[in-house]
Amino acid sequence: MDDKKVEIEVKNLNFYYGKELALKNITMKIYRKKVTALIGPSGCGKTTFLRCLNRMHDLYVGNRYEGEIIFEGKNILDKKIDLIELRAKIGMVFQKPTPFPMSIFDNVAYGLRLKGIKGTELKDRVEAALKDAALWDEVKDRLKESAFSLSGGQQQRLCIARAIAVEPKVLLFDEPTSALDPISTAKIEDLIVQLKNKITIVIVTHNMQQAARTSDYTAFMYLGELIEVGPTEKIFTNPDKKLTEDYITGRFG
Ligand SMILES: Nc1ncnc2c1ncn2[C@@H]1O[C@H](COP(=O)(O)OP(=O)(O)OP(=O)(O)O)[C@@H](O)[C@H]1O
Repeated sequence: MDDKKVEIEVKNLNFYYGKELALKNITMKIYRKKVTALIGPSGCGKTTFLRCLNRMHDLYVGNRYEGEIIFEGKNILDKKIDLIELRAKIGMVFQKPTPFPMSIFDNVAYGLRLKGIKGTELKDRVEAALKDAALWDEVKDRLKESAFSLSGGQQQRLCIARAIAVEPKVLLFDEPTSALDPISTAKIEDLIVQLKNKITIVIVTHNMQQAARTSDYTAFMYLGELIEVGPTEKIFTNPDKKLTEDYITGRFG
């Protein structure tokens, strides 16, 4: 593929929870406006890795990174990095929908207001984000209602709208459909595929079909190590490593 541009380059990343080494020497590239899926058995470090990419681990003391994560020409593991700015550029959508206790409109407007955006521009940006999150038609007549009046799947799309409203370059999804029914899951998967026209996406998933359906690249992790990363089609049909093949074919999980 010649259209490959690197958005994030991870170099020799180690991550420690206290003394426990949870990620071991991870080196990989994440390509711009592509979807990269992280797969592997429970406890292999997928979520831990995802949370390194926007320094979420800094919320707890005792966590420690080594190595480099290069984004926009800088190592984001550098102590001097402004974490608020970083997380605006590299946003996150969690496993369970996490709407704020406020109206549908205010949820999406939240980050925009923090940036000083108001008036017509605010309304337009909220509408655009809700459209991009494929939620506008369902909520346009009830923007003042509480976000909690929405279904679980709608709440998750609202959280995606909130995340994309501030125009991040990268969006991290941590098992975004694990709490949803199959129809809501299909909608979120379609949305992820749509969003990559604008945004670089990294998704943690337990669901192999979901990885195969949505991603361009797949990284297989095992016991804190990156075993193999490559185009999704290759990883699922002709992986280089036996361990990857055993996992993909369901020999362990
Ligand atoms: N807050 C924490 N403190 C200490 N150890 C942790 C913490 N969170 C995770 N770990 C450990 O780090 C390792 C990787 O966990 P992680 O949650 O990243 O795996 P995962 O692949 O996302 O798993 P799952 O698919 O079950 O969500 C595991 O051994 C886990 O026990």
